[in-house]
Amino acid sequence: MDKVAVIGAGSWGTAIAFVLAENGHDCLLWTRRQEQSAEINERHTNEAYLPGISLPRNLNAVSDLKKAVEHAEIIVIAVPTKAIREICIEIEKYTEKPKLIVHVSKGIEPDTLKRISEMIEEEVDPGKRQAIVALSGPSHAEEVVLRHPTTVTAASHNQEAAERVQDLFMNHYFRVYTNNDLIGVELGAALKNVIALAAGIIDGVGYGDNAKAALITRGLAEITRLGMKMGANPLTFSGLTGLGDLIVTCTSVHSRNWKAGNLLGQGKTLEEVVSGMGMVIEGVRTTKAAYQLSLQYDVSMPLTEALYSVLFENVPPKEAVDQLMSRMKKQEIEDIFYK
Ligand SMILES: NC(=O)C1=CN([C@@H]2O[C@H](COP(=O)(O)OP(=O)(O)OC[C@H]3O[C@@H](n4cnc5c(N)ncnc54)[C@H](O)[C@@H]3O)[C@@H](O)[C@H]2O)C=CC1
Ligand SMILES: O=C(CO)COP(=O)(O)O
Repeated sequence: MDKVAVIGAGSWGTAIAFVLAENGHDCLLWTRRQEQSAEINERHTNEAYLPGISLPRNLNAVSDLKKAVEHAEIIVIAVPTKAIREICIEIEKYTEKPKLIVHVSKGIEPDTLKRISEMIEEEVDPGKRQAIVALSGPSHAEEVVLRHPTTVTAASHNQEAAERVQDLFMNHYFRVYTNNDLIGVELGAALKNVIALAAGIIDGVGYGDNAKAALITRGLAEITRLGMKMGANPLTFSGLTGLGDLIVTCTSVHSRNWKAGNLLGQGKTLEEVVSGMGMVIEGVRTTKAAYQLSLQYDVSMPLTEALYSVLFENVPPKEAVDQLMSRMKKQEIEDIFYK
């Protein structure tokens, strides 16, 4: 059994630690808040993030990051994208021997346009880390802790490391594949949140299933178009971390990105939505990054552009949809691969 530290005890970090503890690993869950670590250790719950769920008795929490890092051979980072760099700096400080680093976050950093594994590479000295693996796929925490069947992908340039992570997490309700296309997996994971926000808006303004289906398929087309220019394997976007995660995030009541979009579609402001959610809505910052990427790589991403105009330029959602529908006519498939 492995010694693992999960860094971040929000809904996903807790669910991931739940799986590791159930698999019999010696797992320490790190949280910033001492009261939260006491709740996990004494009551075996994390009510703020996973209400009503009993956590495994062998799952322990700490609020001392040094202790968590020193405990582990494998570090699993589960904080929002905006916290990745500061957490990595801390992890590096407490690391002596190089460790395998897994991340389960989904985002792209605006302005630098870096993926999460690239941020980890920049912040953790190569002498303090082994391979980096992204674990990603259609996986809402709320369903994982009910042991509902879930499939994800362990992606890395290092196949041995991806297989180690596959073995670490795999059990009867949590099935893990591997994929060596780290770029495609990380891009799909981040960019689906942009489309999920838009899907929520579509529902919020009262449009129907036709519009949602169009959004998912044309969203996949623009993600694939950008991904191919950035060096991803286009087939990855038809997999769990592309189409799979698009479907779950655009259609699930658990999705925070969908919920946020839904409220925007009903007329709430971005500030109201963000302050009321209490959990991370990765798609907001990722929309900014995706829009910047579309300009940098000169890739047409009309849905991303439309969402950017709603979020950051105060364009009313219905007006943004009207603009999308009145664009010049196109060919469907060639448009995905060649424009
Ligand atoms: N919730 C889910 O079902 C899934 C979430 N993810 C991804 O996992 C990542 C984390 O998401 P959630 O756990 O859902 O978010 P969350 O909002 O439920 O929890 C975030 C956690 O990170 C902590 N945190 C925030 N800023 C921090 C900082 N600067 N330093 C240290 N800790 C900080 C918060 O205190 C909280 O414990 C996101 O990138 C998300 O897209 C991926 C798959 C599923
Ligand atoms: O990535 C997720 C499911 O795969 C979680 O999505 P939300 O952040 O929208 O809840």
